[in-house]
Amino acid sequence: MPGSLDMRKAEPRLLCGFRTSQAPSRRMTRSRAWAAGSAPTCQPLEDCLVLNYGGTRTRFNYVWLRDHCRSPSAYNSQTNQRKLDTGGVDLGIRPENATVQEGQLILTWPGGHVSEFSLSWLAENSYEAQKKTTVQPRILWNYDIYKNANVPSAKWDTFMSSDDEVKKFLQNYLLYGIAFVDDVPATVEATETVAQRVSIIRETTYGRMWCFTSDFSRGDMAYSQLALDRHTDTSYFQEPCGIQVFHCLKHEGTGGRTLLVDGFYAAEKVREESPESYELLARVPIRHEYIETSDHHQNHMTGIGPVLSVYPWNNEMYLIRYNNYDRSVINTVPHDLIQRWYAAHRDLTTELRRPENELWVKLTPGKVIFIDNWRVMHGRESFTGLRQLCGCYLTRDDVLSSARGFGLLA
Ligand SMILES: C[N+](C)(C)CCCC[C@H](N)C(=O)O
Ligand SMILES: O=C(O)CCC(=O)C(=O)O
Ligand SMILES: [Fe+2]
Repeated sequence: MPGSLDMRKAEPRLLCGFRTSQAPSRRMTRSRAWAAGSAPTCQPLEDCLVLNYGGTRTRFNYVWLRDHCRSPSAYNSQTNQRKLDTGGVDLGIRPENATVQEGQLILTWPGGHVSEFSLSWLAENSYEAQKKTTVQPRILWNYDIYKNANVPSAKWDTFMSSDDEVKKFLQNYLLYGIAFVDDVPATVEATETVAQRVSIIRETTYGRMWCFTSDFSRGDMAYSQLALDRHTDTSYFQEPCGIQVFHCLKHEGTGGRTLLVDGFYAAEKVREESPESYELLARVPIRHEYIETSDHHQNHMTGIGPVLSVYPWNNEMYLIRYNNYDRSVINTVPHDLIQRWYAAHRDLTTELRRPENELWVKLTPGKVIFIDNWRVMHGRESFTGLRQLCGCYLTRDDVLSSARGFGLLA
């Protein structure tokens, strides 16, 4: 690919919307400045209300406005929950009166109920504003980008005692999809403690905290000495585990390095170079499956979804399912798409396998890695000798909730 050199030199890549929301272009700044002088106005039309505010003209649906009324009878601001019965709103509702006063839109509905909205709240919460905003800003990386960023690891002592250290750790985790804590005692208990500092542990069929070695105690190739190509875990869950935590407690032998690849960086390349492939990966649902039939474990899991999950309003990726071991029979793709789907899958595989996109690390006792399993793929080199890995999965919702608690965009 002619771009491979460019890619090594590439600036950190941000998903769409980030730049727009964080750093408005000069033109936008000027038009905002101009608009700041002009008074905001509203025009009630037949099927919507048009608001001119901050240099932008935005349409608001009347049912939406009634549904989002923040008056005490419609909304409980103590619990941040809606009280209004949306099922009782007339779908043909229109306000009898609409005015803008002192930064507020004031609507009087038939029957006399009054709704007041601050104009800035409306501007922020409009579809048009969301379209330009990134839900989770990220820095997409290949080897050089990640190395040049010099992202620091957290240290066990400070991590356990300082909330600020956890905040920095989470910020790095959100931006890069991987983050490390060093100097952790090489025990399952300490690994559990460090994981719980971040979030709630997600118990699965593998246990709460798991500790595994190459003993084939489970019907899965992870429990062997074989190399594992890059993949996401639990792709066969309807909701794959959000975070994977690994801590290598012991390795007396050779090999066994961990491979990390930013799946969104690779998918972004596919989007740039082959939009049709990207579209297929984002639209065509496939199945992953885990079937285990042993004396001790009986499991049959299936998870259905596209390789890439993308928010439809801003085209931001949020989940990649890529596990060629656990990919199930494909019978969800019509004949006229299947050849093109394989070509699209190949385009993604090609990007994922570029050596310049690979980050190899040797996990050693003390070094705990957190991996965003919705974004960053992991794999491992084959190994010899006794190798003991412990870890757990974390619930994504709780990690993101902790991050938001620190004021981070997640
Ligand atoms: C991490 N731990 C060893 C507990 C489980 C491994 C699960 C491996 C499975 N093939 C998957 O990719 O989901
Ligand atoms: O052994 C390893 O380093 C990782 C194996 C693996 O992919 C997993 O446990 O999910
Ligand atoms: Fe894995």
